[in-house]
Amino acid sequence: MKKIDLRSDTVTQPTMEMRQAMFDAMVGDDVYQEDPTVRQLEETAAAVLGKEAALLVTSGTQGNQLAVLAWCRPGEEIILEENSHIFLYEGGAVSALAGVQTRTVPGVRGAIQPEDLMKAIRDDDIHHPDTGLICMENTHNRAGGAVVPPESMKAVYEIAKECGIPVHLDGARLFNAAAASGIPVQEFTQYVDTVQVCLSKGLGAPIGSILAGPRDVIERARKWRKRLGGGMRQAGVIAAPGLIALTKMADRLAEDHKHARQLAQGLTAMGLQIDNQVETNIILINMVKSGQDREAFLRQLAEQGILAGGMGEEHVRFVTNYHITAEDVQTVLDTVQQMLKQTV
Ligand SMILES: Cc1ncc(COP(=O)(O)O)c(CN[C@H](C(=O)O)[C@H](C)O)c1O
Repeated sequence: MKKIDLRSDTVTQPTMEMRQAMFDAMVGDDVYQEDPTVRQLEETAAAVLGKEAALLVTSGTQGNQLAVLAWCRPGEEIILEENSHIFLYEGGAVSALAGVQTRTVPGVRGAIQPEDLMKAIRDDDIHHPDTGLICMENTHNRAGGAVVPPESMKAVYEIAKECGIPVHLDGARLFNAAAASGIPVQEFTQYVDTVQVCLSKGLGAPIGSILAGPRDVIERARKWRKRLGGGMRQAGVIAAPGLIALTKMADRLAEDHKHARQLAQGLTAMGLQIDNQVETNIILINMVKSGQDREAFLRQLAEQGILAGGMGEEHVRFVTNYHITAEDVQTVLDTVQQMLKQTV
């Protein structure tokens, strides 16, 4: 039975071109910044993202955490959207590593609202922590891969600049936002100071993310990465597939979005309740509103070789990726159809 893995866009295998690039990569000691392939990736990423400098990091989480460490001092407070990955899925690292506290604000399809942000920014009172950083997320995972429009990011950025507060973007799926909206990546990144993008999600690299921003901030992030044991030696072997991911895999993301839409349309036609607009590669099925038992649904899918995950209390999340084909979409729909017939 063929496995159809819809748990995430993190589950992909590197392409053959990536594997060959790993084999052929020119390498050096990246702690001395002498790995030519890492330097090429970092320079390319900085240019693509419209920032002065960029740093190869091991994961999206590491990229986000290095941003917090580079921007903030212990005792400061960071403002994030209440369902953000940094707040929910990074193990409390902002407190454990950077010694900062979090202040969450509600999001509308993942977007921070200006009036909520203004209320959350701390005033200059000796009793209060200072606001050290504002973090956005685009696309927004828990909002179902929602694209946060540039104008929404601009509104946040303008408030932050008026208050002299830096802005970080968790752009793990930023290239999905660009592909879905037809808006170039730099139209989004112009409204943040640092940005983390994952090479290892929809772009298909086996490992790695990029943190990009002002040169001095990236150098502080590089020092923090070393402190955390993230100084890599011949890392060209992972930078090489990352370069392919960055320069060749973004154009095909529309295919993942098409498959997600087709899957969502079919599931909706069967009476399942999908809570997000499915603009990109994520589908959130509300199992309570669909009258389905989530664990039984996931188990029955797994018995048929179809893997998916739960998200939050009520949702099943399907995430398309470059391995998922139109035939796979049809197989999933046929399988779910059969499952629903049996539960009637
Ligand atoms: C918006 C966002 N920002 C950061 C990260 C962290 O990236 P990694 O640390 O997994 O590389 C993720 C990973 N998301 C993973 C997934 O979606 O399967 C899980 C939830 O951690 C993310 O969705």
